[in-house]
Amino acid sequence: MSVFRPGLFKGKVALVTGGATGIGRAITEELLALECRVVIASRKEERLRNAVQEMCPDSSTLKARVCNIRNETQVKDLISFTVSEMGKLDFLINNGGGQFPSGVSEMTLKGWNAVIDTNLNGTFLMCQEAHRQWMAQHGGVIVNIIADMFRGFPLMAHTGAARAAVENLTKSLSVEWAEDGVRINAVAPGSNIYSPTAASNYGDLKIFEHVREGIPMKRLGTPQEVSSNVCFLLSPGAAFITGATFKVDGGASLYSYLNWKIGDEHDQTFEHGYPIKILTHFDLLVDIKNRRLQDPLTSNHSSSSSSNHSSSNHSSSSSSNHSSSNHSSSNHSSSNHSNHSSSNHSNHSSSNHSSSNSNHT
Ligand SMILES: CCCCCCCCCCC/C=C/C(=O)SCCNC(=O)CCNC(=O)[C@H](O)C(C)(C)COP(=O)(O)OP(=O)(O)OC[C@H]1O[C@@H](n2cnc3c(N)ncnc32)[C@H](O)[C@@H]1OP(=O)(O)O
Ligand SMILES: NC(=O)C1=CN([C@@H]2O[C@H](COP(=O)(O)OP(=O)(O)OC[C@H]3O[C@@H](n4cnc5c(N)ncnc54)[C@H](OP(=O)(O)O)[C@@H]3O)[C@@H](O)[C@H]2O)C=CC1
Repeated sequence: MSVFRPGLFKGKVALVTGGATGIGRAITEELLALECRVVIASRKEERLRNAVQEMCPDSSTLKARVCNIRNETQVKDLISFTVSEMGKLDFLINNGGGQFPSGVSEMTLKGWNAVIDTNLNGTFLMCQEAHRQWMAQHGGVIVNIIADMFRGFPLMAHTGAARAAVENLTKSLSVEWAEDGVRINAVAPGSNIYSPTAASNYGDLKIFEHVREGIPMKRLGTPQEVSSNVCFLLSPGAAFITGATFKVDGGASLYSYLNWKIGDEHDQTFEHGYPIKILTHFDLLVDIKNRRLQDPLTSNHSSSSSSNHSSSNHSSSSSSNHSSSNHSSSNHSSSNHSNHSSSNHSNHSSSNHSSSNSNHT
């Protein structure tokens, strides 16, 4: 259940947003196992109720409260609920959040704002209110869950911008609140931590199987592997750590197809000066209109449709315009990639290209 010693968090109280599912659920389970008392909060009441029922049926050490972290009134209520029900607030884990995949050109301002509001403003409100109502007087530890946006986050630019801002907010608050006895750090999971709820946000496809190729450790991460890092940061073992970001990503944030390749095959074929695999990390199609990902293995994007992917194509075209979705390793002839000319500036939005090499593995 935990690598840490039993009873490590006895007498402590934690608040975990998004604590009913995925990473937040794993954090909640580990905190409970270490004898912490926990409040979980998110938008969906039924999720919360089921989670309490499964983790602590008598509600003695686990309570739930509905809260949309985008709503200031609900955030104030959540913090006061925690302090009045549990008597204190030692740990805040800002884990609740998320986004949808989209190219920036296709994004509405409303969609952009929803993601900024959730991930940046929601985290700001939670930190501010926890400090105002408890931590300014009593100290505490905050962990902000962010994401792997260190080299930008194409097709998730809204969340990339929001998470980069949260990382910077974390640094500012580590200085502002140090004298109050508050430590605050960020944890950045790679885009590779599988849970059913995380996957279902992308249309129930096996999206996480596709990202494995981009992970030096060649496997997906688990919510528990994020949780143990969070528990370390909450523990006295991290007593002198504040304002830092810890990556939990199997090395994925350091691995680029552009400068290194680790794989089952070692085809370093270049075309037009570029490795042919540069597009493969997001080897998926996003059907923007229907708001779901398409699996290039099962979609009907025949390589013949790539004939539209000509060097003169500068348009933000639909997904049917250029998909050469079936590059088996035996297909690495230059003719097979003739449509990917380096002068092609067509929009690399999620809806536009698949150069799937899933057959490479
Ligand atoms: C080629 C693929 C590229 C990406 C592949 C990456 C690899 C795998 C990903 C691995 C990384 C995983 C990271 C994770 O974070 S996993 C956790 C996932 N969980 C969540 O994201 C849950 C929380 N998320 C949400 O609730 C929503 O995404 C959101 C933050 C947007 C809030 O939704 P809500 O429904 O509350 O928002 P609104 O109703 O206010 O909607 C506002 C507008 O937002 C736009 N929108 C919303 N959803 C979509 C969508 N799916 N596609 C396009 N646009 C969307 C839209 O404009 C909404 O307004 P309208 O409804 O009026 O149109
Ligand atoms: N899995 C991964 O690979 C990665 C995950 N992350 C981040 O880690 C965190 C946890 O994600 P994960 O567990 O994987 O996926 P989940 O979808 O299982 O978790 C997201 C959680 O956030 C809650 N949530 C979303 N919006 C709000 C809101 N406005 N107010 C309150 N709670 C909200 C959801 O609950 P509800 O719907 O009930 O509100 C849900 O419990 C998220 O911030 C995610 O973006 C970052 C990088 C990679």
